Amino acid sequence: MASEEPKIRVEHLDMAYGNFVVMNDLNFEVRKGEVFVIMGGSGCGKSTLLKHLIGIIEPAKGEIYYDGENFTQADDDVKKKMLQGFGVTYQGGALWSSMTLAENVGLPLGEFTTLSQKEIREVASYKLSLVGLRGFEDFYPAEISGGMCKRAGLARAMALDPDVLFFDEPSAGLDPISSRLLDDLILELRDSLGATFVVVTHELASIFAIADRAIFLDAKTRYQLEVDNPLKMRDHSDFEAVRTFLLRGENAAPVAVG
Ligand SMILES: Nc1ncnc2c1ncn2[C@@H]1O[C@H](COP(=O)(O)OP(=O)(O)OP(=O)(O)O)[C@@H](O)[C@H]1O
Repeated sequence: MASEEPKIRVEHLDMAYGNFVVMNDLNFEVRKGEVFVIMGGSGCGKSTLLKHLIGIIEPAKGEIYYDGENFTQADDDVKKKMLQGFGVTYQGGALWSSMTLAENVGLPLGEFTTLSQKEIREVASYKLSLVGLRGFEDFYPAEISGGMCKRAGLARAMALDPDVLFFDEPSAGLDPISSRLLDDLILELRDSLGATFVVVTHELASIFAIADRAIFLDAKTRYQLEVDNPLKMRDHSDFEAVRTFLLRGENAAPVAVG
């Protein structure tokens, strides 16, 4: 379970594309072993924040720390090493269509370890079994469902035993049942692996199901409004925008009809 110790610390982070400012002065911590959700309305900067956390985009200002070590200012070698501790699952799973599931999961192992082909196959099978895909090693992505592709993407993200896993929009494109199964899997992996999850989603059902804590990014003010447990925020937030989002607008004044 989550400890109070921060896995990630973000300090005074400004995010921008050129002159276009996305968010100002983000400050928050992600605790070890928790599921931390990045939430907010469309276009508020959720994916942009994820890209900052995994080093795809450099901050306009501010710093990101992992286990107390400065990721933003780290030199290339140190950064590369830190990156190997991250597992990333992109929307849709982002699997190579010409490779089987075992080959997809084995790809990072071939690149970053000295394991033999046989060992790689064994680790890939094990990772696939962790996400409920035992027996699907030799299937191609086109032969399995969207939900299974996302699970295979998660297995690939876990290939190098990362201690922090990033997941971009796990529910996107999934029916409610598959989405629920994926949520259950995230919680199961949090508990069994003790991994820290950072998840981008705007699906309320998922947010309430998986998030130990969440950050709300406000597109209007371009600041974070709050970091807390989402149920607590829904019922007690001082910010109307946060309550409105988490209540799907049901606290909004009724619109006169007719
Ligand atoms: N490469 C880019 N260049 C310039 N602007 C960008 C770029 N990528 C995103 N933006 C803009 O930055 C803002 C934040 O985008 P981002 O994709 O991070 O939002 P989001 O909260 O993930 O959105 P959604 O929920 O719709 O996926 C948006 O206004 C978007 O148009």
